[in-house]
Amino acid sequence: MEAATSIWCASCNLSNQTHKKQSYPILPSLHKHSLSTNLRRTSTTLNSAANSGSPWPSILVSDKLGEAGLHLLRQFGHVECLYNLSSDELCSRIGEFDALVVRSGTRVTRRLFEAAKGRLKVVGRAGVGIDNVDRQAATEFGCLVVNAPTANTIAAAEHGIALLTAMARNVARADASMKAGKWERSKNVGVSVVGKTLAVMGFGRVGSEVARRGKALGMRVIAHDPYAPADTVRAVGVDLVSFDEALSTAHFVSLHMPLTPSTRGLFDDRAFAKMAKGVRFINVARGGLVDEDALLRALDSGIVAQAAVDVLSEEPPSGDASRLAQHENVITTPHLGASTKEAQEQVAVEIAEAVVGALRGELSATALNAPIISPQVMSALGPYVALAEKLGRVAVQLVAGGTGIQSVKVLYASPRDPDDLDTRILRAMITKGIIEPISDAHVNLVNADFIAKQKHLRISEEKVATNSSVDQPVESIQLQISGAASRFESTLLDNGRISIQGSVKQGVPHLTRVGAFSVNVSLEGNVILCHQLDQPGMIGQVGNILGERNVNVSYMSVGRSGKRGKAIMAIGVDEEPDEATLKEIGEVPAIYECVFLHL
Ligand SMILES: NC(=O)c1ccc[n+]([C@@H]2O[C@H](COP(=O)([O-])OP(=O)(O)OC[C@H]3O[C@@H](n4cnc5c(N)ncnc54)[C@H](O)[C@@H]3O)[C@@H](O)[C@H]2O)c1
Ligand SMILES: O=C(O)[C@H](O)COP(=O)(O)O
Repeated sequence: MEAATSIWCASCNLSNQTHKKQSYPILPSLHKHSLSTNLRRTSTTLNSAANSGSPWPSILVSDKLGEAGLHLLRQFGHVECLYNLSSDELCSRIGEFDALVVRSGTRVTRRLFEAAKGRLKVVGRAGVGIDNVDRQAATEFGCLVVNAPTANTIAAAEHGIALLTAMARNVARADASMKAGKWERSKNVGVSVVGKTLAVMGFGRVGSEVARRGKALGMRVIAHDPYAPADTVRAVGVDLVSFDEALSTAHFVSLHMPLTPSTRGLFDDRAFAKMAKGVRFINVARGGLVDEDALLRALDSGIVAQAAVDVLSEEPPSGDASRLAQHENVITTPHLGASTKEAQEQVAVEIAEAVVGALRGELSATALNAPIISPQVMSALGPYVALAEKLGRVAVQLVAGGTGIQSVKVLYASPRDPDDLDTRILRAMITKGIIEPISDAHVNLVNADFIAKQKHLRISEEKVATNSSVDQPVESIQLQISGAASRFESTLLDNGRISIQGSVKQGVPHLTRVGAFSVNVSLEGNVILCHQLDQPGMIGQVGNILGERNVNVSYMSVGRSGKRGKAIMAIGVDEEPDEATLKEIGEVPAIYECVFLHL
């Protein structure tokens, strides 16, 4: 079987109807890679990908990446490392690349996606924080964003603790004074951490590791995180408290939450006013969480005795140095939280695997703007992916007036419990089938829902229980289109909706129902549908017309309401018949209507 369907072809970014695949595709897919290849771990299949004869993707690495990650990327594509590019320089080059790998140093903006002109398929963030990537723009442009969220957790937690203890014992100031040839003991008396309260603000990966280390230092640890399950926090021996309680009771406040619109500037004058006088403040999360002027005021007023800061709102700070870095009670590091040799090698490998996987058509476990669909689900639904897109393509061609479809109801007949049937990829493919033939949009799993909304296409879904074998996750998919006139009235149900239904038979998508008529048409190539009276000679008459015009018939199938009743004839054709041929078929006595469909 040749399936010409893909949610996202990494080699040509979706204009993929001409591709011939050995098997069905998954999310982004490169030519010639079968599903079984796609589902294997990336690292074990890099060489085969590189040697497959597929055009090599171009990958731009714009922030320093560990050698092990670069090595993996180079086995898969052409890699260029261009560090410290200005935004203009990056925009001028980005159109040459299929993938971009960044750390926190590169701003991945809407302008960048516009400049990429649809070529960029994946942005890999070698690290966790993605506040430097415009995810909404990425989604709109159908570009997958992946990160490497776990590999630098310990490094960041260790750096947080390093800053906390170094600050408490004035290590940096004492060292600077030694280097200046001084011997200042009484000036550098510190504070002990044992028995002190540490408030961990954000109890995620880094926050929980900081909490564990704080406890090991003999600290009482409390945490504030509105989204953390209380029992998970309690299991680490940490009390979950409110924002105000955390700030008012802590001797040390350490930030570990992401920078989002709701956390930006959260630590402002009001927050510092809630803190106990003499608090020590640590930020290894993001500079934008803190109103830096407010922190300076809190330092000057003595509310904050000391601050230790790895991250700034502007990195690197403009001017000679940030005012924070200059403050005598502040120690700073230049965003070093993730910068250990070990973490950087692991991050680089993790992101290289994710980027290569995305370019090869695998679903990434760290996708940030696409649904995570497990390989098991993908494997089970694979044959229906092609069916879903074909049904969408048929449906849009049946609507009269070329206006497209506004409202479609999808009915999945399935023996599975509705909760066990994950239809997101099928919905995306139906969207693709409906939208791509009538627009210049490229639809994939990343942007399907966004594009549907943008095009005012409403898709509602219903799962209908059946008794068939549970080995087959979907027995049939039916599309019902309301509020549209049909080019082929036989597709209309009594409720006035255009209705088509399909199934997968021996791995091949089939059209099995048109309106109230059962048919059995393999959804490949092109098809002419005729609505006619069921009487002898119909097949011959239509066949003759096509033969005279040198249009080759690949198959014929007739579904009828009853003997000598009304019938639907589906005729598969290798060539597209011209208007005159279709008109002649339509004029055959006893043919009520006919329509030509590209599949
Ligand atoms: N300095 C560095 O080099 C470095 C290295 C790694 C991570 N980071 C940063 O550290 C932060 C945490 O990373 P992570 O991997 O632990 O992320 P994470 O997603 O595992 O944890 C973040 C936690 O913050 C919580 N949170 C969200 N909004 C909150 C709010 N308003 N108040 C309190 N908690 C809130 C979330 O529920 C989550 O549990 C991120 O900002 C990340 O960018 C910095
Ligand atoms: O979010 C992260 O992963 C850290 O801030 C690390 O950023 P970096 O990759 O620029 O060191």
